[in-house]
Amino acid sequence: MSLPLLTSAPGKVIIFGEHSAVFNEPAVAASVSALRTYLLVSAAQNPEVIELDFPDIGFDKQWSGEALAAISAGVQPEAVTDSRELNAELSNALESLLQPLSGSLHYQAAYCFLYMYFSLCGTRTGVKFTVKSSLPIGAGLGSSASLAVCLALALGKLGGHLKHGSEALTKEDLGFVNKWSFIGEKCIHGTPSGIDNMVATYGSAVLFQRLPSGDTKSEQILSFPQIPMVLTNTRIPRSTKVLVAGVKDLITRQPEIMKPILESMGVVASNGAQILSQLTDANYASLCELIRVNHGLLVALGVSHPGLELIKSVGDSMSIGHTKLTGAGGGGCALTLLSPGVTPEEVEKFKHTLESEHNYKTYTTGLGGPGCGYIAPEVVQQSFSAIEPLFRKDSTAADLNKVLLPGSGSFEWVH
Ligand SMILES: Nc1ncnc2c1ncn2[C@@H]1O[C@H](COP(=O)(O)OP(=O)(O)O)[C@@H](O)[C@H]1O
Ligand SMILES: C[C@@](O)(CCOP(=O)(O)O)CC(=O)O
Ligand SMILES: [Mg+2]
Repeated sequence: MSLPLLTSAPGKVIIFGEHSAVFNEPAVAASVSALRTYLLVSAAQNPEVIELDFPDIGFDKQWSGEALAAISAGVQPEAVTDSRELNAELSNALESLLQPLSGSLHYQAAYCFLYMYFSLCGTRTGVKFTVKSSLPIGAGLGSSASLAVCLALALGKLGGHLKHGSEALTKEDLGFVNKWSFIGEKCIHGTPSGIDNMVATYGSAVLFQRLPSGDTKSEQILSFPQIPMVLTNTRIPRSTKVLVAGVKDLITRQPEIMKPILESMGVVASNGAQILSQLTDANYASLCELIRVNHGLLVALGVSHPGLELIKSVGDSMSIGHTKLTGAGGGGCALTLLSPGVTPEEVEKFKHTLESEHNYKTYTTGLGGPGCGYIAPEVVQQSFSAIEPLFRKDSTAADLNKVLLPGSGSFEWVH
């Protein structure tokens, strides 16, 4: 596969069922059309290394061909072909490269990259991977899954597992990307449900369920409505891995109490999906009620945060709508479903209060829209001098969107 390559995938908003999705309950999520991750794969200046340049998290790292070869010498080739569970042999072998990064955001990103790179491309050198995202990172909008999806698509092509040309992605291609990005998510947070990578792969909106067998069941909600909402990022950092582990602990300590809560969240998600697929003025109040109940159940799981409760409290006291945390919680983002009849001025006042008094950031983005995609290699080649500066540290989300956003940027994306 010739370089350069450019791939992209969206983030997501979980409307119902975060955390309970990990325990095989149904959940509903939609892609966020204007918040995406972009991966540029180009020739490295030094042909003897692979290089990661992840300016969003201040991470720039090179590994030599010898270091890669030493890892692969200790791993059986079949170790990497099982793409449902992480292979302990490969994970242990990677630890020598990862250990110096332990305890940082860099560790998770590097583990995800290296695991997928060894599995799909072996020890090839001379390649540089640069990632920029218009998503907030570690804020509940699925940046980890969108990174894993960008990598799965690019590495699938680079390693010769997916076609090299500019054809539309087939059902099989998307299945491959979904499967390998799930593995990438496993590196980042241990026990993902798979909903985030599924939405980042396929886009649109889904009712999703992980089954006890490890398979997944999903239904696209094709006529997903543009529900009026404000998305707010508290900017309070948190880690999905830590929060998911905390919920698991709580369930182990209090199974009789927590299991019914998870089941209840599953019913909220199924009923919510039904309402969303036929949303009317008449059933909108029920949707709002389910948002409120889902948030309460997440509070019981211990994954809210005073900073998230503040959004709910401001929204409730202004009677603006119904607020629920989204994603793993513990900080990060909440969504507020607007009440009928709320005026644009009232919405502005709500956003202004959160931004100016609390330094939060609010987002306006449509829901649904395309999943992963790539720009035809010859187009990336021809426009490389215009594209490459967008991947530098100082380029903003607005710069990225202006040029690269599928549908409205300067390039045609293949999906
Ligand atoms: N643009 C990016 N550049 C580098 N690493 C990223 C990027 N986006 C996500 N990551 C990786 O994903 C991790 C965040 O994942 P997670 O805790 O699941 O939060 P979320 O998925 O809600 O954003 C980061 O610590 C980092 O390792
Ligand atoms: C908590 C969870 O339901 C969603 C995590 O999403 P995020 O990483 O916070 O964007 C975990 C999962 O479903 O894999
Ligand atoms: Mg994540």
